[in-house]
Amino acid sequence: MVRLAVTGAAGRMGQEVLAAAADREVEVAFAVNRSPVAEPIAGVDVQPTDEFAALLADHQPDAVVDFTGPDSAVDYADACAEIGVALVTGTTGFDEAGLAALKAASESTAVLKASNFSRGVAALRLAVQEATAALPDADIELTETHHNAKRDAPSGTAKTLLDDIQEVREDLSERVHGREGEAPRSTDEIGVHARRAGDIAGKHEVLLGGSNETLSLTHRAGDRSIFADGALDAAEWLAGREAGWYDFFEVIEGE
Ligand SMILES: NC(=O)C1=CN([C@@H]2O[C@H](COP(=O)(O)OP(=O)(O)OC[C@H]3O[C@@H](n4cnc5c(N)ncnc54)[C@H](OP(=O)(O)O)[C@@H]3O)[C@@H](O)[C@H]2O)C=CC1
Ligand SMILES: O=C(O)C1=N[C@H](C(=O)O)C[C@H](O)C1
Repeated sequence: MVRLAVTGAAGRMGQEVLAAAADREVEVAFAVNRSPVAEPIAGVDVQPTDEFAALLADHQPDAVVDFTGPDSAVDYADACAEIGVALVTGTTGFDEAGLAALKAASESTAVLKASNFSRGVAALRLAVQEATAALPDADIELTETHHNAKRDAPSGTAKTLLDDIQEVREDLSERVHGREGEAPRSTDEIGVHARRAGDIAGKHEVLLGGSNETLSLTHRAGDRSIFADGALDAAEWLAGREAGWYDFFEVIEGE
């Protein structure tokens, strides 16, 4: 049985991961949270984040599952790299320095980063790549919609989809975030729109517009269990692997 540690345990995703771990009988060696947590979550006592490095050394879990923020994710990655514990991170909103730090950690331990652990989004990515190649003249607009507490915009998934699109359509060099006033569309842009409302778990739509036809590819997350399940699948797959940089497609293809 794989033994995991969970960071951000009291966050929306941390709680979901602990609930999913209890459902599938994954052992949680320890869990941490920045703010104090009085009651156990899904039967797991939650320790202060300050104790993460010491807990990691004491418990030596097979992998850490992290959904927190970009700065803390880098700190957790450094601690994992220090003693060779695998890291699965779903955290989004990294800047270039943060990404570089995660990649540096992957030289010493196995790191799997995914902006979205839903299998539906993995399928959406493939569909978007195909549609983009099949409609080389289409105007492309991406819209993502999330709950009102999301910190980063556009979403990590949106950025991943934009990278996928730009890999196929090198002519689409400009990401235009919203439009206002006199803002005619040029042929080299991808429009990017981020909406925040209520408790929406996550929706991503890629719209490809041509002459007399449009194609819309949309993924809607019903709830966060899909992300937690995908992250636990990734942690089970990653445990015991050598140092390196891994992605969620490798988990799906490896099944
Ligand atoms: N890849 C995927 O499939 C998914 C990725 N995400 C991403 O996961 C991340 C977390 O999302 P969500 O659970 O909704 O966010 P929440 O705000 O609900 O939870 C964030 C958690 O991280 C902790 N945290 C935040 N900043 C720090 C810090 N500097 N040091 C230590 N702990 C910190 C918070 O602690 P405290 O309780 O003290 O505030 C909290 O426990 C986001 O980046 C989000 O985009 C979300 C869903 C799916
Ligand atoms: O913050 C969220 O909630 C989500 N974040 C991820 C992202 O930024 O893409 C994944 C999912 O859409 C939910």
